[in-house]
Amino acid sequence: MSYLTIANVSATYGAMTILDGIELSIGQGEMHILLGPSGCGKTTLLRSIAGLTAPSGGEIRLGDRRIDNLPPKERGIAMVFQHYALFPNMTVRQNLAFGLEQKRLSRAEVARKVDATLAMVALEQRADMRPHQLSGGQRQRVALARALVLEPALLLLDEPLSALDAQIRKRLRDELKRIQRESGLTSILVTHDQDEALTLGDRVSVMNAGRIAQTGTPREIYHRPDSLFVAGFIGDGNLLTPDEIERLTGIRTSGSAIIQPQDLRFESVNGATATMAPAPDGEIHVQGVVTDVSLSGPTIRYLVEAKGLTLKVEAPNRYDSAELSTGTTVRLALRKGDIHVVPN
Ligand SMILES: Nc1ncnc2c1ncn2[C@@H]1O[C@H](COP(=O)(O)OP(=O)(O)OP(=O)(O)O)[C@@H](O)[C@H]1O
Repeated sequence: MSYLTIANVSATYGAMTILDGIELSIGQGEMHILLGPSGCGKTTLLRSIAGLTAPSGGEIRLGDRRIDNLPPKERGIAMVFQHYALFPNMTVRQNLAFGLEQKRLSRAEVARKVDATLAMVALEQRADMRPHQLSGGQRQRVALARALVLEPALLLLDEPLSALDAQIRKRLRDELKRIQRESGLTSILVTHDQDEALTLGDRVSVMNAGRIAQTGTPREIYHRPDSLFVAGFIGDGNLLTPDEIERLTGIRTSGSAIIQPQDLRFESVNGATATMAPAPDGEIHVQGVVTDVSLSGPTIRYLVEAKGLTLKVEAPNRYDSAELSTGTTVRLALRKGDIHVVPN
């Protein structure tokens, strides 16, 4: 059942249409990701939900209330931005308590909620420090805690991790997922980082030029993109035209198709069989030559020239697996079922 319902929401700046009839339903407790290229309207949609931007049309409902005609304060929504806006002269504890004190809760109640939230974000040890004594990642956790402590009906996160360096970002991403699950808070997170979207999201909406191109689970978005835009934006797959697919595999498809790099397998190398497994039925074999090799953490990425096409191929980067050098002749194997035709 839909908890947040966005119906035909549009927004304009002057003569420019920024959001064009957005339709979106989000379930209670869901972590929903808005993903898309710069300028596609992600932040404008988030601000429209929060009440910081007035949509030019449409309706937004949260629970059983219509909220698009309410002032921001009455919507029960908390927002965390890319750059934490903490009070610099207050301690962590005071930063968290501030919003609760505004609501005129008793001192005991404020202390109880602040302590519980500090424990949730693992900052009990930092309660009496001021923001300048904390790392970037810790400060962003305080910003998150300050939103959580208010127990909002909806949490909006606008690129909350993008100002952090890669390592902290990854750690905080895992932590954010845990905190969101534990708190059960319905959340919408904006990002232009597809790894972040696919790791964090229960469902993901890919936006393009003020519209939602596709909404689905991370697996659906990754394996079954339903447009060339989503196929091109997500992952790093081999997106081929029908003519190219036919040249490569002998199969005629009804439209362009995507083949993921990890679905192409080295079947033989320099004429010698590379795998012990027998070739299953319905496998297609293609001869090619390795033209580029690069290591990418857990995978080795190859470019293989085959039938005049350059294919991306990915293999696990195991310590004991031999890395193929450029110029090596290989035979690639591919299952028919791994050629995914993109509908439009
Ligand atoms: N206050 C404003 N006045 C005029 N145009 C604006 C204003 N705010 C945003 N825009 C325009 O609206 C479009 C969408 O902006 P928005 O910030 O929603 O995009 P975004 O998808 O969040 O992008 P990014 O990932 O770069 O933050 C952009 O073309 C932007 O130039």
